[in-house]
Amino acid sequence: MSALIQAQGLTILRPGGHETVLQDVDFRIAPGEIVTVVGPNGSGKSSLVRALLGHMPLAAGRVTRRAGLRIGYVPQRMQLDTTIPMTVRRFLSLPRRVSDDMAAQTLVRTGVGGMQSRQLTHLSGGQFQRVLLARALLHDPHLLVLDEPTQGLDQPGIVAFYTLIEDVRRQTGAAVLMVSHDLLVVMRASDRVICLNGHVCCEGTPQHVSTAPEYRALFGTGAEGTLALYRHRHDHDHDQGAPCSRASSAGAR
Ligand SMILES: Nc1ncnc2c1ncn2[C@@H]1O[C@H](COP(=O)(O)OP(=O)(O)OP(=O)(O)O)[C@@H](O)[C@H]1O
Repeated sequence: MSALIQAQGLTILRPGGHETVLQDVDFRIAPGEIVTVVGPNGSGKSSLVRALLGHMPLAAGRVTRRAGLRIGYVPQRMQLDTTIPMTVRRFLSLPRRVSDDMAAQTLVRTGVGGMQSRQLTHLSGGQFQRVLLARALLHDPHLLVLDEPTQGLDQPGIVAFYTLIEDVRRQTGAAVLMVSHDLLVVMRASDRVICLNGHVCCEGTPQHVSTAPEYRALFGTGAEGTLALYRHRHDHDHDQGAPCSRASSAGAR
């Protein structure tokens, strides 16, 4: 199947043009895939995403986006001007107006139904992320791009958010490109993981990447925990509603 976005030989330089941020990176994402980019701080994850979206000048290489591709983007950071009141409803109509019905339905879908009249500044971190996701979903994207969407959320909030992303993928068939530091839950949600550190260190299924020496060299002993959780098999029954005691719910399948 043809890729939604394909990139070849991407090279990006820091402003000034002397230091390399990304060197010779190839990338592709197919319809319906969940691809997660992991890597240490400053490894070029956000730069890769911005280059794929066409928001970053390339020193070399090229990016091809499928004709008519609709992308829903949840940025890494969004500065809210606390001096300007803004309701959730109004925010959802920026930059393109959507109907009240559509706004209400999409908020329900992302687990923040009925919050139209709330001020953005009065939302919790988890609620705000869900509103950002709702906004990204409004125009029926083929591809959702999420740059560290769970920053600042606690562990249950992270798991709930990624479960929601999996539901969205199942319901809409949209592909998902995520940048994340949350290695424990990343391993569960992704079809493919790309480990980045200025270049692609390793890439493949979560199992393949979590055992790759390049990945372990970057993430050290933390990688062991990731692997253990990812391999958890749900081989026992629970009483209804009882929590799983053998492994974190982040890793349980
Ligand atoms: N606008 C900019 N001006 C100067 N340097 C930049 C700019 N944007 C990114 N960089 C540099 O490019 C490198 C990669 O940054 P990038 O934000 O892509 O990394 P990242 O992997 O997403 O990091 P983090 O995990 O900390 O968000 C960093 O060294 C950063 O300092």
